[in-house]
Amino acid sequence: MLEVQKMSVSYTGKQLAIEDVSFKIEQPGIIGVIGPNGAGKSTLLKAMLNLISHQGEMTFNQKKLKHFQKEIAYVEQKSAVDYTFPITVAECVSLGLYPNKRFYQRLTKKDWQKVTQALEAVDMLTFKNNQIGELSGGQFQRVLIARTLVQEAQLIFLDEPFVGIDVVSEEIIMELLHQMKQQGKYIFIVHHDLSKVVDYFDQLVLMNRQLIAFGNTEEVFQPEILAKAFGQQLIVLGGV
Ligand SMILES: Nc1ncnc2c1ncn2[C@@H]1O[C@H](COP(=O)(O)OP(=O)(O)OP(=O)(O)O)[C@@H](O)[C@H]1O
Repeated sequence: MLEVQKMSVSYTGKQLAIEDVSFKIEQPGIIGVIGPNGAGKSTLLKAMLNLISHQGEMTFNQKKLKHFQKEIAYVEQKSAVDYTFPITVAECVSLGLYPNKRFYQRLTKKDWQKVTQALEAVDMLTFKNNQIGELSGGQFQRVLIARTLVQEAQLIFLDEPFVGIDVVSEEIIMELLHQMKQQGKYIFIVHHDLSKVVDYFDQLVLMNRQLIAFGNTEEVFQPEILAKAFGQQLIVLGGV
């Protein structure tokens, strides 16, 4: 069970970017974090992972974060990733192995087999020796998902993974995430495209600075509940 308790963040020391967000995920699944622009979705993820200063905490099976840090894989927003870093696709995926290694340990043949399998799973093996800078947005996102595969993490956090990527990449990634869920993983996705929400997510965290609603997708994804978070923006989206 994963629990977020009273999570609050203030970047400026005055106004809160997120305020007192609490929810409890009882079982593995794919959880969507949705809300309007600036609602604090990315901030919530970063606070949960202790990447920014915050109040409140996330626990997993009643354990504090420092005791399950190795179980976490995080793919930040694409805009925050340095594409120009000189590294091949296979090397990029292999970085996912390091949370479970000591820094001086070399990768073994078995490790490289894991990298190969992960690249196969996202249909990117033929690109293994390419530089990451040569990939399309969708291909790069598939490589980042392969990196989380080799990490064998229990908790996976993806911030807007489908922004600016092609339909095929999105389908490949979603299919893989479903397999990961079947293996008992908890997958958190910050997502803004409301048209896919019902297909993609088991549960929703709906927020607008504060938590507006949390629960199964069919319960939360209701016009009157969404309107509490999106207000006028929902009218523009047209009859969700
Ligand atoms: N590093 C920062 N310093 C100061 N303010 C920040 C910082 N990062 C985010 N904010 C502010 O915190 C609020 C929440 O931002 P956040 O990026 O978490 O929202 P979001 O829901 O992920 O938005 P979007 O859908 O537009 O990506 C916004 O008002 C934003 O301007």
